[in-house]
Amino acid sequence: MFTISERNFFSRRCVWVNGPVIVGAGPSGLAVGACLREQGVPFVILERADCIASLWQKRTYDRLKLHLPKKFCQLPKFPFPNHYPEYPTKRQFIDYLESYANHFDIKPQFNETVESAKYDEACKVWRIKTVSPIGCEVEYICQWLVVATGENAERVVPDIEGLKHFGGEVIHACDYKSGEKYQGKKVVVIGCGNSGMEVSLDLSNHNAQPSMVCRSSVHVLPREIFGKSTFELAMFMMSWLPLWLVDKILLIIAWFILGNIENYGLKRPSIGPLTLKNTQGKTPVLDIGALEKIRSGKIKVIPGIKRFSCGTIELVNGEKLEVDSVVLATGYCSNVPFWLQESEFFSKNGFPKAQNNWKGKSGLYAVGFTRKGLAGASADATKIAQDIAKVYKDDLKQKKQKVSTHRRCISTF
Ligand SMILES: Cc1cc2nc3c(=O)[nH]c(=O)nc-3n(C[C@H](O)[C@H](O)[C@H](O)COP(=O)(O)OP(=O)(O)OC[C@H]3O[C@@H](n4cnc5c(N)ncnc54)[C@H](O)[C@@H]3O)c2cc1C
Ligand SMILES: NC(=O)C1=CN([C@@H]2O[C@H](COP(=O)(O)OP(=O)(O)OC[C@H]3O[C@@H](n4cnc5c(N)ncnc54)[C@H](OP(=O)(O)O)[C@@H]3O)[C@@H](O)[C@H]2O)C=CC1
Ligand SMILES: O=C(O)C(=O)Cc1c[nH]c2ccccc12
Repeated sequence: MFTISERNFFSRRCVWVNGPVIVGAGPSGLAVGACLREQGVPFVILERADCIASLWQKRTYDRLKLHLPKKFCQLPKFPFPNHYPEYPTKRQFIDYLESYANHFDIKPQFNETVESAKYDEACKVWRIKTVSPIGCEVEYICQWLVVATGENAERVVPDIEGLKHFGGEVIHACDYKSGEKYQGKKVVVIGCGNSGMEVSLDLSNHNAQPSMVCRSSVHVLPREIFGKSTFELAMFMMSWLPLWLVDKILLIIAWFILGNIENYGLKRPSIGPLTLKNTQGKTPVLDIGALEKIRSGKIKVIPGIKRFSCGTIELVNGEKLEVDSVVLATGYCSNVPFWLQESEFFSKNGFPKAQNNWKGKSGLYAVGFTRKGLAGASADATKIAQDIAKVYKDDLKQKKQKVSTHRRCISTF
């Protein structure tokens, strides 16, 4: 054991990085790293977890599969293996990301949580402070900062009356692995986004009794339409038609395939699914079987929760339910406002203020915040690496010129 003064004596370091610092080793950070590597620009990736893609490795359930076709989920310059199925499993996606990192020789600094980042106007550099679980502190100094901490960095835990007195197990969807241990149990899943739907489906497949809270509204679309991905069809239509019309077409097709979901207690939002995703970031549910379970009564849909009390839940309609466990499928949020001391580019919600924006001032960049999933992250990464590489290479040229003029000067004397 060290004393505090001993520990601090050799646990504070300052590191100058020749090139950008990337915060986060998820798909977005790895994609920027790969594109920079191709351009010959050195970089450092800082990651709070002890592995790459920690969201996928540590905070998702066992049976998760990508719900967009693989061609929309691969990262730049390194496709999925040919034998991968149209919708790769979580394991396959993680294996792909591991080989992606190996292929581009990306070695993040693990166990380093960025606690603050600030632009030093006087020195024209970014100062990024990290802390490790054993208390080591490092300050990285660099010219470019790439924020790749993701749209899903932190869990959202709602403050519902009496939740603390519930007494039974309460977990967030990011800690849910499988329905195996819930057999025969009454489980309330709060939230009806993709997580809520898929957790409820998994619980039902394991013979638990899930009730899913749908307090407002949700768009449910079939994952495929006549064997073709709905997402792909939507992307295709969007290149020809206005968004509102694509939304209308999707809703009509969804009605034909899924029927009127309002018959099952699921209200549809008044705004169309893609417009809602674009304006409020709310992802439509791509159904992989939960709706059939709802139709057959194996997943019960319930309205909002009024309050919890010991072992029971009171709903807004006055109904009371006896419950064994609760899964909070209440979503995620960005953590950028907690560590980035900057308010011009990022807004208070941790997303860039202007939609689709990947470039700020003074060498600040954001990758993976355009609410366009992995395809959006790949597009950002390519643009960011090109932008940084241009300045990096110009700087390098200038430095070389300075050296050679300097040398010439010496030789003439
Ligand atoms: C269950 C689930 C399924 C999904 N499925 C799909 C899909 O099929 N297709 C699709 O396109 N998108 C999907 N998404 C969207 C998802 O956002 C992307 O797949 C992808 O993970 C985004 O990558 P990212 O690198 O931007 O963020 P993340 O994967 O969240 O990676 C961010 C990394 O930053 C690290 N980090 C955060 N804060 C700090 C800090 N302060 N210091 C250091 N490190 C930090 C985190 O530990 C993490 O490793 C899904 C999301 C979820 C939650
Ligand atoms: N297979 C896949 O690829 C999967 C992908 N994902 C993706 O991960 C991301 C996150 O999805 P998800 O985790 O579902 O989060 P979402 O943000 O999409 O959904 C959160 C849900 O929780 C509800 N909610 C929040 N607070 C409360 C509350 N206090 N009481 C009742 N309900 C509440 C919301 O309702 P309201 O709308 O009323 O606020 C909403 O229904 C999405 O982009 C999604 O597409 C997730 C799972 C699987
Ligand atoms: O799966 C996710 O969370 C995504 O963000 C992927 C995605 C981006 N745009 C969409 C539109 C409809 C469904 C999923 C997505």
